[in-house]
Amino acid sequence: MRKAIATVCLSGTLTEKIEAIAAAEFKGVEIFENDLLSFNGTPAEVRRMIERLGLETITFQPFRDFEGMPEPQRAKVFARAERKFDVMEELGCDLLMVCSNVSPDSLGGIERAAADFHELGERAAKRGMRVAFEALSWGRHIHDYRDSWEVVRRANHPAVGLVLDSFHVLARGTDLSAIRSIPSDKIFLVQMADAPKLDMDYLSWSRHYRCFPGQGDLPIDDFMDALHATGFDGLLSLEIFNDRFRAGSARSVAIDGQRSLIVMLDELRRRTGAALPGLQTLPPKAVCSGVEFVEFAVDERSAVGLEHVLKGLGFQKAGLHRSKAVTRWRQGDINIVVNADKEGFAHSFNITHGTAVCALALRVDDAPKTVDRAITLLDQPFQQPVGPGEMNIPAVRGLGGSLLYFVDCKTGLDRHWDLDFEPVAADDFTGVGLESVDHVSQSMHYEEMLTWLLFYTSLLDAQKTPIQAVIDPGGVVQSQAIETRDGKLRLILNASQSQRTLSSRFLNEFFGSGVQHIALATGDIFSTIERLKENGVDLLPIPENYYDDLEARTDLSAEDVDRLRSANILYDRDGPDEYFQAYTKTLAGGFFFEIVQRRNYQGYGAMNAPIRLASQTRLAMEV
Ligand SMILES: O=C(O)c1ccc(O)c(O)c1
Ligand SMILES: [Mg+2]
Repeated sequence: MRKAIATVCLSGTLTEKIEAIAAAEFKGVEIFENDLLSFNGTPAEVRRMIERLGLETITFQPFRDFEGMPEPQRAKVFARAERKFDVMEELGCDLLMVCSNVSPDSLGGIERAAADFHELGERAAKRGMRVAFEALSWGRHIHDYRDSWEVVRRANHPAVGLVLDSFHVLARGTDLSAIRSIPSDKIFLVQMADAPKLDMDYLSWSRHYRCFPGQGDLPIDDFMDALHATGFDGLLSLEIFNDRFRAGSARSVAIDGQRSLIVMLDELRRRTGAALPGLQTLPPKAVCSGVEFVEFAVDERSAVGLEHVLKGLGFQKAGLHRSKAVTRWRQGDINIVVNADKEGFAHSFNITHGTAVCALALRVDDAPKTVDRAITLLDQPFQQPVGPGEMNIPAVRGLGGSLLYFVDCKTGLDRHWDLDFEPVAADDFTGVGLESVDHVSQSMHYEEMLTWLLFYTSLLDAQKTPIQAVIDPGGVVQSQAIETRDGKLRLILNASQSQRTLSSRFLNEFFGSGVQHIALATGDIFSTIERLKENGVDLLPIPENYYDDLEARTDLSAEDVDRLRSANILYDRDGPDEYFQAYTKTLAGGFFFEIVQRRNYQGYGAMNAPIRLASQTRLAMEV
């Protein structure tokens, strides 16, 4: 299959779009008419630019409101088509994409439409061109691919073929079995788009919310299986209308598109055993069993402050790096690395962001294979010099230029603590009962959210959960969890369109996207909070009203609610499953820790989030 992308997917000028498409290793480009109309140059100049970058224009589109027109419009429509063939000749493109008629003037009837297409085919063929017909899901008479196929079949012309657009097919929930019997040589173009499940009219849904395969909820795999059954091996093109993509970086959105196709086709190969020539073979998705460490970039002065916080949270200094100003802090299964070295990645990160999480390390089944997969997915590998005898932990660039390291037992990378760190004699301090990293929450620009969703879910064997809209005093925050089936890795992506939410203010203070909070799990939150108080840790105060309401809406006893109130613990319940959460006050730069206890509960306390955000906002105002 030849991979292509439509110019409409990307932000920028036509030149910027085409350069981004070439940089993301596509072979073909769909020229959207509007992008040509707004280009200040001739179609021949566009052709030269496309050819210079090693690309090919696979189609010019859309040609609208064609089939079923009564006279005199019918004659005008054919004259208009001839004008478009002129443009295509100059553009070096031989396929005109026609989408189904939405005009109230158009007449129905498969036979009438087929006759129109036969005539268009004749005209196209005379000029060495072809036409392809797409059923828009909101087409006036034709909105079902089975009807557009019937039109193409009856047109019975070698220059007339079908477009299958996964959005229009899947959005309407049309039965897919009829795809299987379409002759593959009559499918001139396949357009791929996913979309989140939304209850709205097809047109608005399609024009604003489409996304790359894997970023949404449509059954893309079923569509691909049906397509595969036809033996199709032609043009596979991404066609995404999405407000966030239009506002995002053309370069990174184009790479996301390529990444989504690589994963989609690899999964097709895995399901069907198909030999798909020219397709990169991906190592399997990484099986992740948790967070190995969280690394903070600090300077000498802020190291003192952070280490004070860590001590308060019950962490113990467990190791000193053999060659760098780096310390390991430990409690239960949690490792925090404090990097105050004056050289290297963490130092540069600290100069830009101040005290901040500069890296996460994940425990995976096979670290070298994980990086191989990442590289095939066009993620950015990262290398920096290592000292003699020290381990080279493989890594890729993650959110906001941070690093994502991979550690495994299989290749012995789990020995990095012993090899890279000098142990520090343990004192008799026993911690506060924190056991593991429950989740890591990252704040980002709204436009980047789908990028990082795809980054994590394409690399790791992890699933997204339905997006939640959380009310912040300054606006709405969209919150998306990505988690492994066993819950050992839980990542939260947060973003908001308002500048005044806590999440957006973090981006400003932090100078970019990054880890805003880390939730640490305890088996007994009351005892943990007790000990945190003894250590003088400041917790986020929760308003009295919250506890009054809790007493009113749950069957918790007054004593239970009192215990929660006096410890500033938020509570949620899902059937018999319970969740407890408390927060530290926000540290410099907007970062904070959360303490959680789960009793089989699988969510994140979404209904408590507005309470927490309001308290954090109130405290921020007082400062
Ligand atoms: O939204 C539209 O009008 C439109 C245009 C061309 C397409 O290929 C499509 O799927 C939708
Ligand atoms: Mg389309």
